[in-house]
Amino acid sequence: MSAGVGVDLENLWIRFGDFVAVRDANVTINGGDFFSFLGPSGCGKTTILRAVSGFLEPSDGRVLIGGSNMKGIGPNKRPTALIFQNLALFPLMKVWENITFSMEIKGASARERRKRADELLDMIALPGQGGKLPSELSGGQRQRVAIARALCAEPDVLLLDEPLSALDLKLRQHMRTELREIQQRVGITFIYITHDQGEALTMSDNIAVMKAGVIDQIGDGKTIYNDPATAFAASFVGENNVFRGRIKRVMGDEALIATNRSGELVARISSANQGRMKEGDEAMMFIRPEAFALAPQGASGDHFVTARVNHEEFEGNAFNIFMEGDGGKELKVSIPNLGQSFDDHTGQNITLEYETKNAVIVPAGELAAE
Ligand SMILES: Nc1ncnc2c1ncn2[C@@H]1O[C@H](COP(=O)(O)OP(=O)(O)OP(=O)(O)O)[C@@H](O)[C@H]1O
Repeated sequence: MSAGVGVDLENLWIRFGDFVAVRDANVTINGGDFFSFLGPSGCGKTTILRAVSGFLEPSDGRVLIGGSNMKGIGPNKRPTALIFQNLALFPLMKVWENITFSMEIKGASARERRKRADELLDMIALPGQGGKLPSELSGGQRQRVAIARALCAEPDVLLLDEPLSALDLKLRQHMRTELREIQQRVGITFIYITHDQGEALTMSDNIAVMKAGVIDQIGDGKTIYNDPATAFAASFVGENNVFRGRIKRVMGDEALIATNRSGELVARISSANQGRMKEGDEAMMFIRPEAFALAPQGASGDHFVTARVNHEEFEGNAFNIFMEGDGGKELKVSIPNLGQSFDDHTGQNITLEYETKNAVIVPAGELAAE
């Protein structure tokens, strides 16, 4: 049981004129969760956040925070705080003044504010830095100060709109750990918006994958990655290889799929689609690059794939093999580098093997853009 305040979206619709930005979203966010909305640019993530923060009234449906309907309640009256990508600290105010700005507005004394700032600076792992100006901090440190400033107002729910996207890659990766740690320390609900699946997977308790205004799948990172509900989720989250075809036979929770170019292959039907797929259905099978292993040349069967190698690359931790794939897309295979010798296969046919549990079948559907 978490003590945090939960957020529910119930049959939420948001329209701008004729354009539907959010279509019938139903989401339960548990109190104390780090919850991410993950989807490509323009899919409606920010629009959902604006509806939760109160800057936008839903066209239909409800936003509940802590079980209370937020209809008609303005942003200032909601127990939320919002952090943007461009966090805009006040440049001429010291760090501690920035952090406790919300207390100053309420008339708190400088002593109270200093004390609270020190607590929050400890929380964001910047002890003793309150006397600096924002310009004297690094980008990541400024980001943490912005988080402390938002937390100072003691929100029940912190809303974060791509807060790391202005940072360089190394810092962004470092800040993932920091953010997660801060969230666990304060124990409040974080709602995080991102188009970066690495961020969503590493930080979140649960993720909603969004496509064009629709919530495609909700689950924890492992479920979304290992057991996608749709072709979009399978192709948007992480690298994946697609095999198109038709279901030839359903065998319990597995199916035999007659693929367009790799023969008949067996895979697990994803959990969300169990009992829903039948013989003759158009389907897609997905296998991750890391789920393949090299097999003896010419081995055949319902879990072997043979194709011609276009090119190979050495990535340090893995050897990547790019092969002729399905529908004009290359098939990518990653073999971990464990110091073994590795022949160049360019121009040759090679055979790959996978375990059925690592291949997943979903109904044919739209793939995420590259
Ligand atoms: N005030 C508005 N009026 C008209 N259309 C809008 C308005 N706000 C957003 N939209 C449209 O709604 C869609 C969703 O926008 P939104 O900002 O929520 O996307 P997003 O997923 O957050 O994208 P990004 O990652 O690029 O920020 C977009 O097509 C956008 O053009």
